[in-house]
Amino acid sequence: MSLTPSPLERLNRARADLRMGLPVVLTDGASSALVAAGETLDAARLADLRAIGQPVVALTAHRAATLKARAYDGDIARIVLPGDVGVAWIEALADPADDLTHPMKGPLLSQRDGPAALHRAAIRLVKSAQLLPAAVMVVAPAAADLARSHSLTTLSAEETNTPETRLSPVIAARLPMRLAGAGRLHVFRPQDGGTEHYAVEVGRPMRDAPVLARLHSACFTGDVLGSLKCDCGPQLHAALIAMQEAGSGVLLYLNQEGRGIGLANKMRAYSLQDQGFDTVEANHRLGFEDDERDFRLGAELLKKMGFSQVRLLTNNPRKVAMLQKGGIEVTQRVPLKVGLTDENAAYLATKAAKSGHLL
Ligand SMILES: Nc1nc2c(ncn2[C@@H]2O[C@H](COP(=O)(O)OP(=O)(O)OP(=O)(O)O)[C@@H](O)[C@H]2O)c(=O)[nH]1
Ligand SMILES: [Zn+2]
Repeated sequence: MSLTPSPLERLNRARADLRMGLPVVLTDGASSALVAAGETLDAARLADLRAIGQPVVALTAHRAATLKARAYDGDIARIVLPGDVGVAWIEALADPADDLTHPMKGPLLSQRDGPAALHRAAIRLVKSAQLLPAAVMVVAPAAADLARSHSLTTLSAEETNTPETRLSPVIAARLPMRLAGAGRLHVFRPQDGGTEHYAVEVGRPMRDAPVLARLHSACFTGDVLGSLKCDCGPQLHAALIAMQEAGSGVLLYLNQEGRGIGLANKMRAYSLQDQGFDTVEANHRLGFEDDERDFRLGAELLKKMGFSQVRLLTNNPRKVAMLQKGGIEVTQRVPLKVGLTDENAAYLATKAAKSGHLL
């Protein structure tokens, strides 16, 4: 029946539940688990989870390496929750903010036996909710029944894989811009009800010739506040100016703040950078990959707007590769080198050395 939530709707519901601190249930046919995000779980719910079974905290191998915990499952570690610790202990496991001032007391006991598929799915889910990648889990046959009796959102492990986003146009309206002149702003809404993304059309770009294009990931600090720690603000402005000079262009403004980890986690990364870690190390200490963006979005949006060929303003070869893979022909890569400051020189050098950006 159409009133039954679809897997995509349950996925987005699960993200909201975890952000509120409400556990969800993951199943994979063989077993089921109650899952809560380490960052939002409160003491009462932790006590309830303990009453059902032995909790473990799933972490990524990146975070486990910082904590010197064994990751027997390759990309995932399962840390057995000691009986005498509370939510503050879980928070310290999840959040590296105090790693240097208050190193965790070990040793941490990693679970070795049993499958880790549900734990891997749980990490995928909390990451996609833009929470720290740490999930408190109790694997128990009772989980499925508890989901029914307590109206908890249930997902299969398979359903935690974010499908290619389908975007629907919501509205477009005329927008005159100081740097780019006449244009139109289009708003697109993903089918799963998640964050909206925008496309700025400068002038009247033709659909049958390569368009000057930019895929810009949101950077509140750089784009809005003029932060000197990155080059995003100057890149945004330079792209708009280049489009006006070229007569037309299209700028996709993708709401993938912090290379997909969200503003809260990006600020956690900034706080680690103030302790001396570079941009990539900071992401890893938090448990993330250095880039968590889903670049399938860009190709989908361009196609939706009728573009098939672009001259792409970027220094990031991954953006070129992902667009080509998504069916958009990149006829030319146009470098976008602006905004170098004393504050961001090391950041840009790290991106070149570790993330393949072209200097
Ligand atoms: N996690 C994290 N994200 C950052 C940091 N500094 C900037 N960002 C984010 O990095 C992204 C930069 O996006 P873009 O400028 O579109 O991408 P890029 O990969 O640098 O590629 P080009 O600018 O096209 O060459 C934005 O989402 C910023 O919010 C940081 O230190 N840590
Ligand atoms: Zn930035």
